[in-house]
Amino acid sequence: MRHLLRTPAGIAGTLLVALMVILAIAGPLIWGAEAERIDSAAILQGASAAHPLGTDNLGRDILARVLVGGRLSLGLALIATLIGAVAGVLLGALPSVLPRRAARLVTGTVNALVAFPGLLLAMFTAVIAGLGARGAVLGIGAALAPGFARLTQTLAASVAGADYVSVARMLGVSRWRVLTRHVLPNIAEPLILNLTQALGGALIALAGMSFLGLGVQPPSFDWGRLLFDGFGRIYATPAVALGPAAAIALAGIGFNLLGDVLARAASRRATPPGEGAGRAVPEVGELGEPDQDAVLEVRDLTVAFPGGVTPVRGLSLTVAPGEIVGLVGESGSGKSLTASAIGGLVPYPGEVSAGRLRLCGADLDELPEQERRKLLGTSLAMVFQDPMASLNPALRIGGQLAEVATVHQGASRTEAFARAVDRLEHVRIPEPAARARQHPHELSGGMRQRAVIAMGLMGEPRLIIADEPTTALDVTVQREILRLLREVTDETGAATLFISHDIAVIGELCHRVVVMYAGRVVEELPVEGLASDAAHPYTRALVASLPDMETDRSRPLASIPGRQPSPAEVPDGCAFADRCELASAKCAELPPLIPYRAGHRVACWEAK
Ligand SMILES: Nc1ncnc2c1ncn2[C@@H]1O[C@H](COP(=O)(O)OP(=O)(O)OP(=O)(O)O)[C@@H](O)[C@H]1O
Repeated sequence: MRHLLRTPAGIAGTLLVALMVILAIAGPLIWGAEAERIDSAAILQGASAAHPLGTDNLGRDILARVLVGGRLSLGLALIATLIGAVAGVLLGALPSVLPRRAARLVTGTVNALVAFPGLLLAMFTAVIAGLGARGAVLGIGAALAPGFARLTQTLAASVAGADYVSVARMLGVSRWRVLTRHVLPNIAEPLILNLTQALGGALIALAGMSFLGLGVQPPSFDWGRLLFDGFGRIYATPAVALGPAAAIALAGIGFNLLGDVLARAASRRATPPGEGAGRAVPEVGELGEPDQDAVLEVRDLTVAFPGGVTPVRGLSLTVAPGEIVGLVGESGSGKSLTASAIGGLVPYPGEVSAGRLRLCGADLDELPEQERRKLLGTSLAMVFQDPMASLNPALRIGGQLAEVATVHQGASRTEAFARAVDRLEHVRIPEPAARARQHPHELSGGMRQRAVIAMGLMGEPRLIIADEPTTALDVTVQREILRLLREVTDETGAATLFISHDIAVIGELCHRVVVMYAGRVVEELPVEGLASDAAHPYTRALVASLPDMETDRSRPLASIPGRQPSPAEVPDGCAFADRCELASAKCAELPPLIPYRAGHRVACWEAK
């Protein structure tokens, strides 16, 4: 945030807004009398030493009037923006609480209003509400409301898809409570940031209304009114119109620049690892020296959301070159968020903190933004469960793959396309040149997933993170994708972090297994030991739930009674204790992850 405010745009925005605020407070106190002083000897003068912006038809000093008019301009813009924001947020939030039909009606109305030209809406409302400042303010508020409503709907929809909202709904929490407790608090920040930009827009629009004669009426005056009064003389004495015009432009630019910088700071805060407030960086001594050989080294990674929801809690993980590490755990244990945190993709308003987050020997937290992006773009390949979500449906496959090479490697379009075809061939897509010219929907699910893997191979990935890459595919295609991942790892020497809730797949593909439960690693062991050496009761229960050749198929599969605590209710001690047969009083204390055997660590007081 501070870094962004120190950019030229940040400095200019902050200075201009500060200047406008000071002007609004102090202007009328200092220049109020001067702005009203009638001088019949100095009527309609141009710029001079005594009156740098000239005088009006009553001989009043226009510079003083510009300095005084700022208060009304800014004040009215602020009121109009607040009206627009409150009306818009209410309108945008209504569909979340109304029955389906009424919600559709509100959404349709918002869509229609968004499509309606803002200035017309403002003028229409202003004419109905009556000429003058009140009408103009209501008009601009009405014009701003649909934009806020649409933003609220979009933000609310993005939060509505979150698991915690689904859970709240499933548990029968009322719609109103879901809205006020889960949705609105999570979208408040971007809405507030949008206010700053909207304020700049309102200021210019209000000036426009006054200029059209629909806004502030004499004897009151704002910048728009001063521009209106001076406009007729623009050819004879340009300063009289240029002064108020410059004030309007500077204020508009200032608020827009500051709003833009604040919005960028907020989106960055939500994504890159480790920039969050309250970041607890442990002492270097506690972390030990960085592992120079590791492709990925994560120490004490925590991902938290507002409301005390902490789905990942102090997770540590190391992946060596060429190694395939399986991250396993039941749904909601924090696997995907761990992957997102490594890739800098944790959604807003998640906060990521890590004692150490190193990729290919570079500290991601300490790299400048551009280098961090480049490192992630070229050295890390992400493969998600739904390949359709990773591919832009509007672009051809070849073009999407080529983007990586043009953006990060500076390749020409032809070179990049040729490389894309080569990579598609590498992942055994038949007729790669023809496929490269097709859109994602023209490919089968398995082929799309291959294309996503090929996209990861456009750079020179040292680490592939595959998050449930086969869950959406049928069994035969699953096997092909797993084989491909293994081949890619062998051929490129890249390491793979393979995320799955399916311990059977992990057992087949991986060299090492990391077991997660309620946001923490509870066990880490070589895959060969999974069946016989697992020491944590949770890992053993996962293994026991697998059918094998001797399983009596007529009996239900073993399952683990109870359920994992939600990320907002994880106990201080061992989170598995209330499902564990071996639990003792000692389990009220958190068991540390400690060496058990060679290459094997476990977090359980009862592991013997
Ligand atoms: N944006 C969010 N805001 C709040 N909580 C979230 C958010 N995203 C995920 N969570 C919560 O974090 C927990 C862990 O989510 P994550 O997706 O990492 O689990 P997972 O182990 O990958 O599960 P799955 O196998 O179902 O994908 C879940 O309980 C989820 O509800």
